[in-house]
Amino acid sequence: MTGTPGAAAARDGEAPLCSPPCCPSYDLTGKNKVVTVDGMRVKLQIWDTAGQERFRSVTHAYYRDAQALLLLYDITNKASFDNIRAWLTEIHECAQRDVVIMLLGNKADVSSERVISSEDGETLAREYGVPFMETSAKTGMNVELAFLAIAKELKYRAGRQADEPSFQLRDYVESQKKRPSCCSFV
Ligand SMILES: Nc1nc2c(ncn2[C@@H]2O[C@H](COP(=O)(O)OP(=O)(O)OP(=O)(O)O)[C@@H](O)[C@H]2O)c(=O)[nH]1
Repeated sequence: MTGTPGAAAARDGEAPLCSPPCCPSYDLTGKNKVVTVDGMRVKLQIWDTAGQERFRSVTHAYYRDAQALLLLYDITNKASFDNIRAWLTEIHECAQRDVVIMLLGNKADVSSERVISSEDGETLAREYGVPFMETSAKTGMNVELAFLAIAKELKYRAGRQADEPSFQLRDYVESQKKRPSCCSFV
């Protein structure tokens, strides 16, 4: 999934927040991922637009109720990066006002074909005030962290106590993320 929004999340035990729209011909496959945060299981229900992002009305049906959206582009594909701005604008207009958004630059393992620098990703993320990291679905770099960070944010929002220190998603991501280097990607 590149250049598209793709995750709805629900806390464990809750009904799914996002039901499939009435368009069975489109392949938007839902998967659950359970992440343990401070001993609590948080269930993320993940929907990938799987190439159907040209059907804007379909993807809209998925992200409008989502609690979190992972927005991916491909660091070897400029068009996917250029699409992100349009998606962020649309998401700000149509998604839940407090939706958690994370920008991910995927395929960080293929540095030889890179056309989008890490700095470009960081600059765009800063402009829109969203956390950013580069990932690799191939090596797994930062993939678990992306889900863990989302789960932490949602858990924090759900059970915030008055005396609890606030959770800063962007700071957490910045402190935990691995950065691609010339010699190691994992
Ligand atoms: N090297 C590398 N290849 C990747 C990575 N992620 C995906 N790919 C490859 O890129 C190709 C496209 O992957 P998809 O997940 O289908 O990409 P997509 O943009 O979601 O495509 P749609 O689902 O059709 O929208 C496949 O051949 C994947 O194996 C990655 O992090 N590194």
